[in-house]
Amino acid sequence: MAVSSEEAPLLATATATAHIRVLTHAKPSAPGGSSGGSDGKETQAAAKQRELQSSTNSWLWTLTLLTSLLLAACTRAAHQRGKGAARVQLQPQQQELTPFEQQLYGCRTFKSQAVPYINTSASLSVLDTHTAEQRRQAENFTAAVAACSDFACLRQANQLPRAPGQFRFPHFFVIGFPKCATTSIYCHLIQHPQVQYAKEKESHILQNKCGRQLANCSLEVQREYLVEILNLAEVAQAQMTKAAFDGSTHYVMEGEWLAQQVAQELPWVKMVVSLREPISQSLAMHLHNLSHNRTASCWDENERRVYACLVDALEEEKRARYGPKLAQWMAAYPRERLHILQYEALVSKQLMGGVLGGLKGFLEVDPHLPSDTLPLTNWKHMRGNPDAVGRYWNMTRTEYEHVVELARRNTYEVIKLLGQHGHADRDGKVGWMRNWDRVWQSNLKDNCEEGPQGNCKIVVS
Ligand SMILES: Nc1ncnc2c1ncn2[C@@H]1O[C@H](COP(=O)(O)OS(=O)(=O)O)[C@@H](OP(=O)(O)O)[C@H]1O
Repeated sequence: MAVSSEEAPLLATATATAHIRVLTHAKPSAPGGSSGGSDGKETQAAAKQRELQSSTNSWLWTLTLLTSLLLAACTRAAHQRGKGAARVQLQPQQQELTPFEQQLYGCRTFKSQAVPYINTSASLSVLDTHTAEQRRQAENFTAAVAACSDFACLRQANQLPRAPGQFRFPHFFVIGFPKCATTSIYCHLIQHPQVQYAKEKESHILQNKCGRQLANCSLEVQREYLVEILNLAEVAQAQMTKAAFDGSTHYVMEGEWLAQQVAQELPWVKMVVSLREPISQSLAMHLHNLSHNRTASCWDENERRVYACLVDALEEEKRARYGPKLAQWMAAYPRERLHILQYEALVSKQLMGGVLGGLKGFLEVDPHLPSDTLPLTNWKHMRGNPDAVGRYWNMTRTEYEHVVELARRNTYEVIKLLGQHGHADRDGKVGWMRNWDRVWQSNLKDNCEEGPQGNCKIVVS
């Protein structure tokens, strides 16, 4: 579930390298080579002309080579200065990319897409308008946070006054659910000038390395988490004008202990959760597992029938039965520090801009940057031929109606919580149910044959 990496395009140096390679092929062959004449003999005039042409070609070749190198150097310099087009066509080897560029590289929908250029120092411009007093505050706050490598130190430092545009460290987490567009959310946010990418999108360190006791987490692990993973040094370099975050999407499932403990150890952190229509989330997870050769006994490989797996997933609290886990986070985090997204609204063309704006407003960053569009990343269900596993899922109408019943029960649990904790008013709750109901109805109407045993080819939201 980490940001995927593929082979592909980058930097101007490669463009130059490619030029050089082409030119090398065009380089005139040595005198006496096969290009001379078909019988291997030359008249004196022909030999003279060939010599002249050869030296002209050599000059031209050298000139073109120098121009290419100069162009490459200029493009690189413009890139470093943060000038030039918003999107730079980058071409060379993946190993030449910076860690940030590697993440952006994995954020593309298609391999043919260019890696976007991001002006990583743009957030610093807020300092230009600071008063002398605010500048002093900004420096003090930065120095205090930068000196920390554990949670206790951060709790002290984060109490200091901040100048406008500065964020506490870390500022937020995207805690799940898996298969609910969390990678795309991550990719959208790291392109925001006020957001700091993490060295690992999903380190899951708090869950895996702290023995379920954040207060007793070793100082070494705390340092690794804050400095190596969340990039404290880069944030300090940006004078805390960037919001650092953790994108570990399994945290949501650890709510029973993690919610309270993060609230105690890092009490300022904001949480973001995304929820997808439960049947679709389960199917996407199932496809993910299949693609990693993890097959469950519930999966009927030959008949490609997934019904039994869906029943399990919709019953299980750590999977598509969101309510109990959500309740644990809601108990630990008031509305102002917990933001809940509905995947179907987030990925809808009409609603996407507003939903993203709401998320960025919650995170206190410019809601219009980097764009109003969520990229499509980490996608699986539309791959392969129309009959490939994951394009649709076979089950009878009766089976689908049963899993819809379970998903509807799960939805009521979620909606009740949204209302109780101030995340949705009446209209919000109705809208939430409508978006998921639409997925079920469209499958029943468009993808199922008539009658209880009629076959359905269920597609995900
Ligand atoms: N912009 C946009 N529009 C539509 N759908 C989108 C978008 N971004 C991500 N997705 C879908 O989200 C699924 C991947 O979710 P995650 O990144 O959270 O998965 S993971 O848990 O990190 O592996 C994955 O779903 P499946 O294709 O069903 O697997 C993606 O297709």
